[in-house]
Amino acid sequence: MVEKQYTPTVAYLGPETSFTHVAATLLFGDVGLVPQPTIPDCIEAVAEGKVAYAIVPLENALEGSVPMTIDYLFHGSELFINAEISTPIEQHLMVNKIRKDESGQLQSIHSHPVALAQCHKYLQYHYRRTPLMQTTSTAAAAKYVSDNPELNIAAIGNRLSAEKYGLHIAEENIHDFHFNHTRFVVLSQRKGFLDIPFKSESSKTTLMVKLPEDDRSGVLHQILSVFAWRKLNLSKIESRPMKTGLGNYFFIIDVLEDEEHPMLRGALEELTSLNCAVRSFGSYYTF
Ligand SMILES: O=C(O)C(=O)Cc1ccccc1
Repeated sequence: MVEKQYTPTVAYLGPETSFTHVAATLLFGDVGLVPQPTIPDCIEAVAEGKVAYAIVPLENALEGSVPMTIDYLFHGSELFINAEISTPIEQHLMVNKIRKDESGQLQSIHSHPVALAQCHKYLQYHYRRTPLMQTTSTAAAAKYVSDNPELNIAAIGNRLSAEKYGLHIAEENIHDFHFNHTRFVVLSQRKGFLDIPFKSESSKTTLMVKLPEDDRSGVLHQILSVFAWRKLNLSKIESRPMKTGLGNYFFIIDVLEDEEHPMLRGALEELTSLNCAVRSFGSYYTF
């Protein structure tokens, strides 16, 4: 009997050619990818078991965390991180091909809020008075410009989107800083490394740590020393609002170690005994 090959279904922030789509194809290939209109839709699709995985942008080198992902992943979801992939991001200004020789003022410029923010200085300098319109993704912006040739509008996005939606690149590489990478994470209902044919050297564990209620002095120092004396390397620590009142924060901590490592197991136990609430999003490879 020929064994049927299992193809996971993967929800991603679409439509096709979005940066998330590019990241998804690098990890999963072209098969089984299901575009979703928004980041919450991706997270809901995997939480409700409609797909095996979701892939969403988590953090950008220029703009920091993607708030929509943080909000849905850390507030209320029971999902785990199974892999991370980081890709370079290049932003281009694109217009409808039939308008490529027009010199008139653009009516509006459309893109994902993170992409608009990455090009903020460029837009401030060249398009100070042009309204900026937020879209659910850069590819959605490119599609919108393509679908509305009667409007003198532009989108910001990648070269693949310009090709796919038949747009002309009016200006290349308009992101404000050269080093522009984004971390995307693969999420599922199960803890564990993503089962793909290629492996990576470096594993990471993401923790959500809530401080003890009694708010005693020096508690942050205590938490950091839990990692420090065990020589556990942190690649990120970020405070985010608990959304329960001013001054209430939790911490997102990335540790460059596998959760099963005795040192990290010990660190998690010690944090609990310090009355911290700790939730692990699991260990995963970074690509
Ligand atoms: O809008 C997209 O194409 C996305 O995938 C989200 C995003 C936006 C800007 C930088 C990286 C990811």
